[in-house]
Amino acid sequence: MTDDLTAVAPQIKAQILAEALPYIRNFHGKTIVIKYGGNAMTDERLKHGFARDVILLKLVGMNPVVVHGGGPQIDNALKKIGKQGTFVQGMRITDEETMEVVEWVLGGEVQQDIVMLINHYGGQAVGLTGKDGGLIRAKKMAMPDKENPGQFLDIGFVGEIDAINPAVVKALQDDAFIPIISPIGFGQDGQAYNINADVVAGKIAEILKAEKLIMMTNIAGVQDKQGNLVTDLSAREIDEMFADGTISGGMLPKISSALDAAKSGVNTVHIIDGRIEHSLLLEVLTEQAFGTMIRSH
Ligand SMILES: Nc1ncnc2c1ncn2[C@@H]1O[C@H](COP(=O)(O)OP(=O)(O)O)[C@@H](O)[C@H]1O
Ligand SMILES: CC(=O)N[C@@H](CCC(=O)OP(=O)(O)O)C(=O)O
Repeated sequence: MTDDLTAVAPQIKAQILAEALPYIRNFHGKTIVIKYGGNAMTDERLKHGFARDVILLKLVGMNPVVVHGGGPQIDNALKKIGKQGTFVQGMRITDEETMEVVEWVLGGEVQQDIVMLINHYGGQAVGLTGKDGGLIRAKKMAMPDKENPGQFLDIGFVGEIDAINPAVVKALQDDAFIPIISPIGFGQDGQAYNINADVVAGKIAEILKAEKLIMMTNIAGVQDKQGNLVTDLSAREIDEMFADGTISGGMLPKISSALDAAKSGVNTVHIIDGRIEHSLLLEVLTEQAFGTMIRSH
């Protein structure tokens, strides 16, 4: 029995490697934007696996660009100063003190943690916020008030993207570096803005004309009203799920950004479970379909 298994295992390994070949060929030189959600980076072992997966994609000739989140990490830091995170339609209400914490946690702690891990495994990661190289110009978000149509809510220093200047990202890519981007923008008023990481990932994917946008989160994918996984979502189905409240909280900006990216020419957009070890490699290099694919029509 043991002999049979040891004979089979190498064949399976070889089969998986052979299966990756067409994907490596098709995606060679292509940009893959990976949104690495704060909820997907809570387990140490998974974090190490993620760093190695990103390096592997780079080594086989793709251009991975990581946009990271850090919602739970910001919540933890806020708790330490006796503050509670509050969200409206998936966006954190960001007063001045919260903005300081956001900058420190995202641009410092979380970003540097990812950079260090990738570099530890032999990659060359470079951390950027949206301020670096004028990457993300932002302005104060006008959040429509659902209770009072036509009016807007003031949610503080939350930004919406005004413009992206991808020059710094392109220069890094050409030089074999892996950009790790924190979702912080700068305003013409000199103010830093907190931007939802899904929104940044979607827009960066669009501007870089990425082949793929992969959003790694802490759930198997988008669920329908009954809680079943939906493997494929069209724009019409998304409208319906928004209208009947099936999609809520952090899934709102994620799906909107995913759909915008798909409509703007990003070839494939996936929401996948970052809690599965090597989910990134499985998504890019194998036939295995999992999570939810977002379609533009
Ligand atoms: N229809 C839905 N299907 C799946 N998850 C949903 C849905 N509606 C809301 N959610 C919530 O969205 C969460 C993912 O968004 P979020 O917490 O912002 O993740 P991330 O930190 O990865 O961006 C899920 O864990 C789930 O609680
Ligand atoms: C405006 C806004 O909500 N910004 C987010 C930025 C981080 C983020 O998006 O992190 P996840 O991807 O882990 O959710 C926040 O403050 O939590």
